[in-house]
Amino acid sequence: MTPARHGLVATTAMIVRSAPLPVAALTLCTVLAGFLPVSIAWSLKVVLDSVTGTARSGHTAALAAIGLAGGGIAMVVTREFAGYLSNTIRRRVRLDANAALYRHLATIGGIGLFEDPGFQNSLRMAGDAADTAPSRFLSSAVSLVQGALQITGWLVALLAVWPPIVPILVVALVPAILAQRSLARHQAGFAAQQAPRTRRQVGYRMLMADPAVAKEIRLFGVGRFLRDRMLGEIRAANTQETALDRRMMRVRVVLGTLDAVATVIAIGIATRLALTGAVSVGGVSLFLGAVAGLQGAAIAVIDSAGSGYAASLLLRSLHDVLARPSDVPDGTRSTPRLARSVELRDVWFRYRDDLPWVLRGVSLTVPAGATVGLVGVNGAGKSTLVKLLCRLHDPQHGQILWDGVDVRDLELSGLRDRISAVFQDFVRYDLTATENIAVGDIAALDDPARIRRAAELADAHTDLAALPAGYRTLLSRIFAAEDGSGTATLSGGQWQRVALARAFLRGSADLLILDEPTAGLDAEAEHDLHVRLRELRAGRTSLLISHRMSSQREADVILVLENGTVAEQGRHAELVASGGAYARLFDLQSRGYRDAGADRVSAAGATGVSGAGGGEGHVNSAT
Ligand SMILES: Nc1ncnc2c1ncn2[C@@H]1O[C@H](COP(=O)(O)OP(=O)(O)OP(=O)(O)O)[C@@H](O)[C@H]1O
Repeated sequence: MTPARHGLVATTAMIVRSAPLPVAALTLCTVLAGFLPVSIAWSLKVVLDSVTGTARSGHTAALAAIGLAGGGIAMVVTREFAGYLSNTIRRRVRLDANAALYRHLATIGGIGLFEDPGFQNSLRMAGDAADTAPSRFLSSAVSLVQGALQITGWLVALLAVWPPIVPILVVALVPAILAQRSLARHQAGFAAQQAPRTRRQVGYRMLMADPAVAKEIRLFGVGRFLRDRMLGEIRAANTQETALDRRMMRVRVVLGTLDAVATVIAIGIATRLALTGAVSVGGVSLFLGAVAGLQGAAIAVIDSAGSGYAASLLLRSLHDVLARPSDVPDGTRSTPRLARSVELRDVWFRYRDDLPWVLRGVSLTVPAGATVGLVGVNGAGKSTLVKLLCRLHDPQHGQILWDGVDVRDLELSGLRDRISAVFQDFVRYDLTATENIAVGDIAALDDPARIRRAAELADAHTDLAALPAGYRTLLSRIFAAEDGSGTATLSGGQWQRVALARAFLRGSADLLILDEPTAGLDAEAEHDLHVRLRELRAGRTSLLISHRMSSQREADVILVLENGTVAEQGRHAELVASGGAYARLFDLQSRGYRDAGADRVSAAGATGVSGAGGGEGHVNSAT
């Protein structure tokens, strides 16, 4: 089956599944609406022939007139009921299509697909398709079937009145069908081309409206640059849209002209038939009605075939996304409590085949219950390693073993239940303070005591309790009331504590990953937090990534990542003594503190202030 046909079948199935009864009723209405115009025209013919023909009959005329009126009423009722049914189906399908899309996205276990621009485009089109395409497809299908039935009815009627007109009209329809098909292809191609452009345009628009970006835009004066980029995208889209409009206009003018010519010919023929008496008055009325009706139905069929085709192409992106397998296939085994170790064995990873390797044969062990520090220069691959541990990506070569079991064999949800993490780029959700913490374990949403305990551990409680609505305060302006009441803006460090509370909420997690957890904290808060982390990590397995070497001193083992491999490992004192990369980095950092300390001492000497030198003491004790 071709992808397009597969899309049609899948979409039809989706529509029928979403609203079986309304679809059945709509089918009935569609069939009725297909035959009603012809039967009304036929009733009119009978009325006219009954009052003007040779065999005049008031009784037949009255019966036909009743049929005419009944047909008219039935047409109005059918049309309105069909409209109601279509809207009902549209609403249900939109809900179901979105549910299917987002349910499927949740089955994609990794983040690689989300980082792929091609997938982002498909996703954008699939989102649009889920909202609008099934209903467009449905209304096209309804008009198509209705139009086809009407065409059949009118052709039968014309055959009864004057058969030679039938082949003439059929031939006249062929160019119109071909032209409309080509237009539909262009429309669908246009939609595909626009997707990346719209994505960029929305991206620039969001940047310019984002309060977090507003300060840099103003300070660096890049508003115009971003605006020009956005307007450039709109201009390019406009140019393409205008070209498409022109093409459509040309085709429609030609089709309209053909239509007018066919009407003139039909009127000429009808006049001649009436004058020669070959056809009755009722026959002429039916003939003219049939020609006009046939043209209307043909245009409806051609238009709906075109828009149905365009909708089916758009729907293909939805079905493509729905058919995408997870980049990180789920395993089947449950994840036991970590008893021995998490081990990386000769792990190689790169983000794409055309990008350099980030990890080149990393082998390391995180023993259960141990605190492991991970250090390395910017871009060394520390966060990448964290993503692999959480199975957000799978390595191209090598294995990650959880108590000796390859994590690829473990059920993803079970594995992730055993891991808690503060990512370097943690998320600031546009939700309340409670909800922001509950993200760590959504089951705790209605358990204020647990939320508070996690906040206390992260030293966030005092700040959150003091917010205008306490923990119920919305940490967002997006969903806020117009006057902004009940909302608050947290500082960077306060957000970091919220992210920590989120991680601490998962008290049962075996492996705690902290990727630069204190980067935004002040010195005192950082110190307090490290003391608390030490207590928290006791007995638990943890991996701590931090550029502050002093925070790594307590680690049971420190791993130094360099050039994609573990270059050194050992305890802090051993690594400092070995004089390798760790010692060099540590020395550089200590020198910074020593210099700052010396500056403060000399400044204190100059001004007579005493008691400075916290940084120096810190480094001395470290060394
Ligand atoms: N999603 C991605 N797609 C492609 N390349 C990526 C992606 N994320 C990271 N990289 C690249 O992988 C390399 C390692 O990045 P990673 O974030 O793991 O480093 P890091 O050691 O955590 O750095 P830092 O100390 O700056 O946080 C970098 O060269 C980076 O450009």
